[in-house]
Amino acid sequence: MAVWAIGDLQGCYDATQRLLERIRFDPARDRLWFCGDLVNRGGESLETLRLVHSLRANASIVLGNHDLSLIAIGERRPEEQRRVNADLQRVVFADDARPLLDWLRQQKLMHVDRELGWAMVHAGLLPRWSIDEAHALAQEVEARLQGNGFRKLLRNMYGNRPMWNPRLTGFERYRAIINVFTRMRYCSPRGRIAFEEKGTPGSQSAGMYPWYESPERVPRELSIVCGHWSTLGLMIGLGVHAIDTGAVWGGKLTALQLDSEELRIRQVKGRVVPAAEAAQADD
Ligand SMILES: Nc1ncnc2c1ncn2[C@@H]1O[C@H](COP(=O)(O)OP(=O)(O)OP(=O)(O)OP(=O)(O)OC[C@H]2O[C@@H](n3cnc4c(N)ncnc43)[C@H](O)[C@@H]2O)[C@@H](O)[C@H]1O
Repeated sequence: MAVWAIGDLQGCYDATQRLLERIRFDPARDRLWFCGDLVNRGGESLETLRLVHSLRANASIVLGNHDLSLIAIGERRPEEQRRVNADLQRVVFADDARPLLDWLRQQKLMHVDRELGWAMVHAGLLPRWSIDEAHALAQEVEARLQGNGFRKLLRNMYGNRPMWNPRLTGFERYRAIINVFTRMRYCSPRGRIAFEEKGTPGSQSAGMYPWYESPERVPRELSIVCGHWSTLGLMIGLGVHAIDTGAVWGGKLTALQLDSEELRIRQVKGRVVPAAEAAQADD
């Protein structure tokens, strides 16, 4: 038996399959934790989503910003859906789109396994949130997303404001919680998120900290595994294991074994970025 956490797949189907081979994944024995952003940009989001869905009996998944966005797109009118990129259009116009997206919507914002000693989120936790507090806030959003009112939540989900405050109510509260769990990289000690800052630590503006380094952070009893921040790369420290190693950008796809005394990491090469796309990124 092994439990492996896997970083952001982002529609990189080939790399995902190679990584599962590399860790010798055995559905009779092993469990997988996916850190979110299963889809978008990789070109094979439909195949990737089908693969993870087929592994669902063995998998724990948290939602990333790209996953939430896909769920929201799935609820729009066809003429609006035709305006999204080709990778996501293939998902929303697939014959099995409805079961795939309904299943995706049932996934969590935070997964906690006290016995194993780990918690998983896509992006991060606010410095002052304890594991219990964060888990309760994640569950508030999950209940709404999984319930009848989910369409209204999806319509009201986008936006950078307000910053988190425990007195928030309604959609502002949901939005602030979603932004922490799925979009944060840097934040101020009081929890203001620098949404526009996506570079490596040191590149951020004054007063902003990587979320896991904030001087106001509370001690946490569980190790945390997360993804989302591809320019950070593999980062292990302060009780956090960040494992988005930029597979979709031509980096690597990473698996980290959670039930091992020693640090066990397996990586495969990520997507081969088409030359035209790479040239565009250099501009
Ligand atoms: N309130 C909300 N609620 C829910 N969903 C919401 C939301 N607001 C937005 N969304 C959704 O979130 C999605 C993404 O929005 P974006 O705003 O495009 O997301 P992002 O910050 O660029 O982050 P990403 O998650 O892609 O992270 P990564 O580190 O890989 O990439 C970060 C950056 O690094 C750069 N990068 C990294 N490596 C690179 C490389 N090798 N080459 C070129 N660029 C690279 C890229 O510029 C990239 O943009 C959209 O679908 C959007 O709809």
